[in-house]
Amino acid sequence: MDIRHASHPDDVKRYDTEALRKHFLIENLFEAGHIHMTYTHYDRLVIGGAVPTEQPLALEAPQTLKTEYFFERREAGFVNLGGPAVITVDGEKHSLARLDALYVGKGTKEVLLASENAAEPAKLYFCSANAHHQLPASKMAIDKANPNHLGSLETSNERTIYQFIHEGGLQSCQLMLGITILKPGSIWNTMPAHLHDRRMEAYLYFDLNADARVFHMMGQAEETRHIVVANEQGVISPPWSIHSGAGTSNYSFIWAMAGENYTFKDMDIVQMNTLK
Ligand SMILES: O=C[C@H](O)[C@@H](O)CC(=O)C(=O)O
Ligand SMILES: [Zn+2]
Repeated sequence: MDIRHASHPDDVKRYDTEALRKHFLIENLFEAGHIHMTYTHYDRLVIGGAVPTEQPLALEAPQTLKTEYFFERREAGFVNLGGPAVITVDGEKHSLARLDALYVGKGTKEVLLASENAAEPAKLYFCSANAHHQLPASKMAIDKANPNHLGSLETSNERTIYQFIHEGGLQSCQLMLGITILKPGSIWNTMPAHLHDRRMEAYLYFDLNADARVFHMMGQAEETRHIVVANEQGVISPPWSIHSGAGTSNYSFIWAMAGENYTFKDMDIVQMNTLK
């Protein structure tokens, strides 16, 4: 288990490129036949990737959790980025096509992650937060997710935000999760930037070609930094940090949040003259 501690913004000001990447970038989530997980102390979010091949992969509690099973005191949202997936939740099978999402709640004893066809493996991204209430496992296909059309080609940020796990969608205790897809020719997400000190956020950038990169913007508004991110890499966004990005092409990303409130629209917009 890769463990990331929380960093104070006064310290992060002095981080060089290597330190920024070590603390906030998640480089290797997807490896055939394995589950990789990163545990961040920001709201104790677990960020994971699983690529099942011939055998299903069981999602078990790593030592770090010191619980009997993964979902003893947790909930999670899964999104499939690969070939057809089957997630078995305490014996109940859920089929996920690419970009479908599944919520799995507290109390679930056994979660098996499988590919329908090993030649076309599923690629499951997941985020898990602490949970104190049991809620049923529930799937949402991307065409059932609430689409929010934002931005414009003139400002290079035309995109659609699909909300899966949120107040008006799949129910959870504190986790919110969705996918944002940029239109060709648009490269900016979340500009003007925003803050929500109440909640941390995790991004997973995907649908980038091998040579494409996203310059992920982070830091306090008056003290910004960037991390260069490649395809299928994740970024941990502390609650005090802006989270925005500009790509060398269009791209998509999965965002997930955990923390104090459960209100997607609660964002403090950063005025452009504040950004430095
Ligand atoms: O708090 C919300 C998150 O930052 C994302 O939903 C933002 C986003 O997908 C976008 O602007 O493209
Ligand atoms: Zn945000």
